[in-house]
Amino acid sequence: MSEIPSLNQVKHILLVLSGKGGVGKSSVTTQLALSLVNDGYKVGVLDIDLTGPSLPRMFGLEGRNVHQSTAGWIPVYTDDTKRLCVMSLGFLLPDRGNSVVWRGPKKTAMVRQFVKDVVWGDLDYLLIDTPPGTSDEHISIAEELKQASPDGAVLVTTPQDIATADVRKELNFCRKVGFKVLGVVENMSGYVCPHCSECTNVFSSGGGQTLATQFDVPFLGSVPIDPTFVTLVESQGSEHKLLEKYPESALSSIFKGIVDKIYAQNLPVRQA
Ligand SMILES: Nc1ncnc2c1ncn2[C@@H]1O[C@H](COP(=O)(O)OP(=O)(O)OP(=O)(O)O)[C@@H](O)[C@H]1O
Ligand code: SF4
Repeated sequence: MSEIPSLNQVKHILLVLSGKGGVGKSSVTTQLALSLVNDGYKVGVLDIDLTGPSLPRMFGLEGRNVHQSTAGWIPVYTDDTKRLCVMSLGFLLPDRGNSVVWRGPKKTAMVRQFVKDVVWGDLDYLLIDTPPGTSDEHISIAEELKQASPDGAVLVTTPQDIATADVRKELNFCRKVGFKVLGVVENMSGYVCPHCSECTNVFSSGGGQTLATQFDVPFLGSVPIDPTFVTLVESQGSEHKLLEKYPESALSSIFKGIVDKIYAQNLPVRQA
């Protein structure tokens, strides 16, 4: 149970982590959120990747404003059905293309405020897209996140990282800070042809599964590169069609398999 009142009605908190940038952490966070909503859950997404807040763009919400109420910040809802809402530093930056170069304590203080001061209301799942890395600064951020009593972390990696020490570093980071590893997602594991939807394994496959077995953590799935997903994100315009169109995407059935593996863990609801 969290001691943070704004999170009292949030049943599950899942962190999304990666050892380094560019592996597709935000894209995985986005698709986990869409899959959970498609399964009928109410979902919030918190973007604390302060060096490159990309979730407003992913969800087609760039340019939207966050409102402050007496209880805290009101997240941005993707549509009137209020099944999916997002909070990101990207909504607060004056120049939305900018990333933030704050270091150390200022960043940690911002994360603390984000964790405590967003009015999430009643949510089935809150996904937190975290800054990539495993440095001392990330350890301080992890300490802030622990105040939220998360269920655990989904680790995003790529076949190249599996071949190197990066993902082991990430797994050790979770052990060190005390995050339960809910599983590993291997992103960019192959390529979906935009013409015939055939999936080709560009890299040697099966590394994620081997690694998960070796570290005794669940393997959640391999996600190929799908150029049509990027087109879908980029063509949303201001109509925010991602939620509606995502079920037609080739990646949606893969993410359905990933969330099913998370449900199968029967995570206890945070508040009794
Ligand atoms: N499976 C995929 N298929 C197609 N495109 C992908 C896939 N995964 C990621 N991408 C694309 O790669 C780019 C980088 O992905 P993303 O922003 O999710 O990475 P990230 O790990 O969150 O990076 P950072 O932490 O540095 O912000 C994005 O344009 C995204 O759309
Ligand atoms: S996967 Fe099929 S359609 Fe795509 S490039 Fe290869 S042969 Fe052509």
